[in-house]
Amino acid sequence: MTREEAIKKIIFAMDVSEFTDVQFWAETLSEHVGMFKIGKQLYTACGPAAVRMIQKFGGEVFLDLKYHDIPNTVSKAVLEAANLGVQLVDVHALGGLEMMSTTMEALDKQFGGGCTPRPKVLAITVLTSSNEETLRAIGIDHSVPEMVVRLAKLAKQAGVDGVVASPQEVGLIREACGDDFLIVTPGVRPSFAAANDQKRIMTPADAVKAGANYLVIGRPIGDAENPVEAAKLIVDEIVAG
Ligand SMILES: O=c1ccn([C@@H]2O[C@H](COP(=O)(O)O)[C@@H](O)[C@H]2O)c(=O)[nH]1
Repeated sequence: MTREEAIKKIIFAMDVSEFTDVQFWAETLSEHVGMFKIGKQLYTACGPAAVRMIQKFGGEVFLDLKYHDIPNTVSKAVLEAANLGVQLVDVHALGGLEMMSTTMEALDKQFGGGCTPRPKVLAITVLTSSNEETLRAIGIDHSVPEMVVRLAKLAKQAGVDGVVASPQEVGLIREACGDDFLIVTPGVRPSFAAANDQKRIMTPADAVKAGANYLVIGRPIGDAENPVEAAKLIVDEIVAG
């Protein structure tokens, strides 16, 4: 894999609150990552202005708000995300088949003409900070891999473009959902970084080897003493792997 291909696979999780930080990261990392992820923290603090700031610097955006609500509410929220011109947006697969299929139908209706590309929709399976104990505590008696595959298949049935899962489950998802299904993996930890609150982790090189389309990486870059150097080291690890 070339350095350019490795860079395109990295989505930087811009987990910040200050609007001035958005410009800083968009400028600083524009040549070192392929996309920027805006999650609940940044969107709650700065709203659509954060999306526009990244776009102003030519960056692509994954709007990671993990919508989980009744079908009408989620489908309308995803249409608003699409109106912002983001490349990726996500919903919780636990919201169910009707929630996901209503959303995909609404998107297809709005973007049916095909003039503007619609964002790809991802479904969250089991959060990478969860393990079997977490699932048991909320009344789910299946193993993590079983739940991930079950939710991935449900998402595919609903017409969703792909899933968010740990790199540890990429092989099983590929087997169940095929090569055209997008797999985006947080829970990625390069050799130099701490796991933090992530429970199902893998290195960037192993995640790519397993077949992940994108790797979401936040703190190993954002909290590093030299973030550009950290991003370059991650690219090195992927290329060497
Ligand atoms: O299962 C999931 C889904 C989303 N995330 C998000 O990814 C980043 C990971 O950040 P790190 O600092 O690299 O741990 C973060 O924004 C999460 O909200 C996830 O970790 N796991």
